[in-house]
Amino acid sequence: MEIFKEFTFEAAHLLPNVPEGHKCGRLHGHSYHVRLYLSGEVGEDTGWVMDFGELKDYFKPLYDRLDHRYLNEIAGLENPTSENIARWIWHELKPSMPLLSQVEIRETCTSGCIYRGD
Ligand SMILES: Nc1nc2c(c(=O)[nH]1)N=C([C@H](O)[C@H](O)COP(=O)(O)OP(=O)(O)OP(=O)(O)O)CN2
Ligand SMILES: [Zn+2]
Repeated sequence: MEIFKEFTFEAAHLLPNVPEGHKCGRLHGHSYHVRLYLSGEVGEDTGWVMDFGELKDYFKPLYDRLDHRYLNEIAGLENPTSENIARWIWHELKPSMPLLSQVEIRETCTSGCIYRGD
């Protein structure tokens, strides 16, 4: 069974490695949508893979580091593309959340990425 929970955080960024004149080289912000997916067995008694509330607790420290921040200032996010944010979240969470199977990021209504680990 695969479950997911979605979070939203607001943050500013710029992409330092884009060509001269690229719009993403300018400071701008997004309402980022993050979806965390967990794969596992459904507990016989609980009827769930993991309590959504527990999942939220796991993400809370990362949320606090991301929400209303300038992402480029966060160690490991100096080039905060969707791909790098997804990888960063994965590496931050996976050790304490072994059931993590996918991290999905949407930075606009039409753009995003999915990361399933190395
Ligand atoms: N592969 C990636 N490409 C781009 C990223 C990224 O993280 N990974 N990021 C950006 C910009 O940060 C930008 O915020 C998003 O770009 P874009 O989808 O082009 O944004 P628009 O609002 O212009 O989208 P439309 O829906 O097409 O208007 C750029 N590329
Ligand atoms: Zn952007």
